[in-house]
Amino acid sequence: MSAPRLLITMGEPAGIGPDLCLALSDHPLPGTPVVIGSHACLQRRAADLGLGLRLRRWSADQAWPKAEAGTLAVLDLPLPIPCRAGRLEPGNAEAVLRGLAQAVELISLGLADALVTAPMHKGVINDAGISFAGHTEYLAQLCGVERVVMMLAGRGLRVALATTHLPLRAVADAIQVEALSATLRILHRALGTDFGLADPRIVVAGLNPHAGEGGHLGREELDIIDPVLRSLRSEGLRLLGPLPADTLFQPRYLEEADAVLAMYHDQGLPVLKYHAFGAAVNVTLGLPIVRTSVDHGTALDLAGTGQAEVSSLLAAIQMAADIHRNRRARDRGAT
Ligand SMILES: NC(=O)c1ccc[n+]([C@@H]2O[C@H](COP(=O)([O-])OP(=O)(O)OC[C@H]3O[C@@H](n4cnc5c(N)ncnc54)[C@H](O)[C@@H]3O)[C@@H](O)[C@H]2O)c1
Ligand SMILES: N[C@H](C(=O)O)[C@H](O)COP(=O)(O)O
Repeated sequence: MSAPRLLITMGEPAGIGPDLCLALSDHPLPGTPVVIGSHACLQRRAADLGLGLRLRRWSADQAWPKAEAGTLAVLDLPLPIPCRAGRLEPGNAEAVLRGLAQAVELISLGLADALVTAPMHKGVINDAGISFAGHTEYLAQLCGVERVVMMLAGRGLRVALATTHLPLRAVADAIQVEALSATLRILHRALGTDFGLADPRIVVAGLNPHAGEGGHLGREELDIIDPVLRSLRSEGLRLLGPLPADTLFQPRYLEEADAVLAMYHDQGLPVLKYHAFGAAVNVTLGLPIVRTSVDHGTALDLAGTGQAEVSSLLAAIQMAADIHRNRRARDRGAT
């Protein structure tokens, strides 16, 4: 099977995204990457870091570049404001978002195979007057998909989320029968198609302390989560829960589980990041395109210092290649 054609978006220009993209030329990868981002920004960051690599411009009308030591292919996306490490510029927000649109277009046209995203800064995009919750929601919109699922995975643990970037105040209202059923179906299907798990087992967390304590600490488990799980079990999905979130992350449950579904961002992700920060990958399930990302943010404090770890980006690239391979194998089997 040919090596996947990987598009890497550079992410927030002031953050560590450029540093991480530049570091890729030092590592063996499962496919040749093309970085979508500002050539000038990458060149400047390479100078800041004292790196001597060659940045070769690439455009979509050319053949996919071949791997070459010390060289990085770049699809240039100029920025209106020159980028400086650590300094956010709302004036660059639109250009940064354009990189995502370009990546989706190239993959949809069959000119690239998978998207791996370096971190973006949600705050500066919103400061620019553009409503932006995160890549996950934005890519769903770009791909015309109503619902996707965010999952982070690392060191044998997979944690998916029933809600993503919502204020905590809005979380309980977002736990609804239809949305939760759709999320579990997407998760179940993706564990099969993207991760090759034939009959996955999913452990589902409750929303409230002690999974609601029989209705005395909240009714979402009794009124919504449990009925959804019972209904989906009758369709054959293997689901355990709702379990109290504070005690489900223990070997007794995890050894049997292929994934955990947490009800909200900071119920599941602190556990995953404590377990695997730097080695974990953020993957968007339910998109028509393959998209993975790093487990960390823009780390403005580390941009241009040479101290940013590239390990999560490497893991994200490997996972994107694996998912691409699994989807191709499934498509071949289906024909
Ligand atoms: N995939 C993404 O696009 C993504 C993911 C998470 C956060 N973010 C965004 O990033 C911004 C900053 O978020 P934050 O401060 O909460 O988290 P952060 O991950 O940027 O930083 C948290 C801590 O981890 C350190 N760190 C992060 N990445 C590192 C790396 N590769 N190597 C070594 N140390 C690293 C930082 O220095 C900091 O101490 C926010 O706007 C957030 O929304 C984006
Ligand atoms: N929720 C992610 C995390 O904490 O790692 C992060 O904000 C990135 O989300 P997007 O991939 O939707 O940008």
